[in-house]
Amino acid sequence: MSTELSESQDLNGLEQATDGTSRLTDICSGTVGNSMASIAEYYAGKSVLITGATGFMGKVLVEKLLRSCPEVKALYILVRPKAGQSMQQRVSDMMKCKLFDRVREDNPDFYQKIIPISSELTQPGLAISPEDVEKLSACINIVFHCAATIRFDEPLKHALQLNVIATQQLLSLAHQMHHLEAFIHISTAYANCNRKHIDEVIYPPPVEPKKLIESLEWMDDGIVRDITPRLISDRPNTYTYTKALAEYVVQQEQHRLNIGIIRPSIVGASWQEPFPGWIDNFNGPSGVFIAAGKGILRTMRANNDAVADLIPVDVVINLTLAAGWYTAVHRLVNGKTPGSLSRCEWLILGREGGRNPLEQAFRRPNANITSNYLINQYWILVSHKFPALIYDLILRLTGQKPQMMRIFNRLHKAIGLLEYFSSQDWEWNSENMSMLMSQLTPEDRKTFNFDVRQLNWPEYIENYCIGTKKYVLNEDMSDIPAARQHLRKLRNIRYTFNTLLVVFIWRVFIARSQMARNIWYFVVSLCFKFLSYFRASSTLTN
Ligand SMILES: CCCCC/C=C\C/C=C\CCCCCCCC(=O)SCCNC(=O)CCNC(=O)[C@H](O)C(C)(C)COP(=O)(O)OP(=O)(O)OC[C@H]1O[C@@H](n2cnc3c(N)ncnc32)[C@H](O)[C@@H]1OP(=O)(O)O
Ligand SMILES: NC(=O)C1=CN([C@@H]2O[C@H](COP(=O)(O)OP(=O)(O)OC[C@H]3O[C@@H](n4cnc5c(N)ncnc54)[C@H](OP(=O)(O)O)[C@@H]3O)[C@@H](O)[C@H]2O)C=CC1
Repeated sequence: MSTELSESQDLNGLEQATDGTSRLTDICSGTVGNSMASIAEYYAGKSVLITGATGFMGKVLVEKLLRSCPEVKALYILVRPKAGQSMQQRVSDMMKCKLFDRVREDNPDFYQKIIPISSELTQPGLAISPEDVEKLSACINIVFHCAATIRFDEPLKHALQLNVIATQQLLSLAHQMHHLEAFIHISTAYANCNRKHIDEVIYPPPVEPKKLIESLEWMDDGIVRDITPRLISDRPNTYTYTKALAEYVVQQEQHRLNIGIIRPSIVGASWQEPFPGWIDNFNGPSGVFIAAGKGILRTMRANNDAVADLIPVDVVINLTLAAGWYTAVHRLVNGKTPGSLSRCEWLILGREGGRNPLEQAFRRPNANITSNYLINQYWILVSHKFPALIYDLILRLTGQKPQMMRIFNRLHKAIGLLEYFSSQDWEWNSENMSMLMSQLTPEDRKTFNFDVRQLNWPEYIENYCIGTKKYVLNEDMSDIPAARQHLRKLRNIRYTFNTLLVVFIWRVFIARSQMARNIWYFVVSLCFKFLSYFRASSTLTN
């Protein structure tokens, strides 16, 4: 408990601080009785509702529950039809995914436990049929709310609809559930990124969500777009803003439901489970590794000394399941995932991008990181825009459609949106997470491990890069020799290009003017003297 706050405790053990934040004290420091079941025992016979099960984290959650809690009764997943695919088709495709190979091996009939419920979260009542509402009300014991829009450029109205209003509606549904034991909400460690130090508390919302929802209702999209920067104020995007509002909305239910909030930082590929390096998207670091590995991203603004608060997805899911188990018995765990234990510099991450080369790289992977805006702009010009222009010129001359400049414009937009997070760092408290770890049995600590102090970061990043190659880009590992050969070709092209450039500069600028020649000879002789001096001094020291 922070000493500078004067706090008064309410009936649920939640403390209301005078600054409007809410935190836990005795609940989280209390010990769990020995009689409490292990995590797998707790989930045995339980019916679980999951939103966002088709997403990156949702899939890992479904897989882990089925594999490590084999006695779980049923997983109800809210799914919408999408991109011309019915709900059923989407779920059956999802279950064919490589991620489920281990579960499939253990129990080929695992899919029978998955019960899809048609739902569009942006619709009134989440568009769940009355029959399904009745079914869910009668049987659900635990809710995991993962669904969200995680786009940084989402229009405010849509982000509010999905991240806040849908959360409210899900909470209303949760109230109707007769046997609900825990409601776990997945937030983000960056919901309060406008603060430098973030405690395990729910901070007062930037605006009362109800008032915002009411005001945006009558505004057209243009007006909302115009006022968005004023509304989000010192937050970088609508994502972090609406996730902060959602936390507040969830917290409002603390007296009536057993609520748990998880705040993962930057979620990356799996560390160990179900196998190392599993990843299925371009978000955050994955996109950076891919763009760097393809030789497209050559410069990025980031703080080299900052902590890359990266956390493997399997660690987040293990923590989430442990939080579900704990919350069902106690009232609230508000934990940031333990990424801050994992100090790992941006530079280490960047360098790894070049191993296990990706196919058909545009240039040799060599991404540099600088915290200086002007230096970054210089490298963008020299290493991004100039090669893109030349490449597009070649495409035009050969009768093809230019495309490189368009790719770079998209890259710059994406990198620009990440810059806020890559150029600063934050301090988080994660005491509740340590407390939770201390409550696990030795067996659970192994099965639901979320202690990243055991993680070997270089090895993890290498597996991460391999994962992006295999599972995001669908490239074959057997093509690596060809990819290396391609990189050698690119190196030779670069040497040839540089030589031609020097000859060109010599012919056009230096050979034609006496003064330029004198300067050139002066610079060359200076370099020569320096070289001789260093050679002589190194001979002396030897
Ligand atoms: C040099 C090494 C440096 C090492 C530093 C390492 C890491 C630092 C980097 C990041 C720090 C991240 C901090 C995140 C903190 C917050 C964590 C969270 O809480 S939530 C999760 C984070 N959310 C995101 O990351 C989402 C960000 N993405 C977006 O907002 C949008 O995708 C976008 C960037 C605005 C781009 O939008 P756009 O409409 O232009 O594209 P789409 O997303 O619709 O994609 C279209 C199409 O392109 C594919 N795609 C997307 N990104 C890439 C990419 N980088 N490279 C190649 N292709 C990409 C995408 O899959 C779509 O394909 P398809 O149409 O076939 O589906
Ligand atoms: N990834 C990360 O780095 C981090 C993520 N988080 C949080 O974790 C949670 C999960 O993130 P992640 O798995 O990466 O996100 P994804 O984008 O991979 O998944 C989002 C999920 O939400 C579902 N969804 C979105 N819109 C709707 C809708 N209108 N109706 C029904 N379902 C919808 C998606 O379904 P569909 O497949 O139909 O689109 C999908 O299943 C989010 O709450 C996010 O804020 C927190 C910190 C970091």
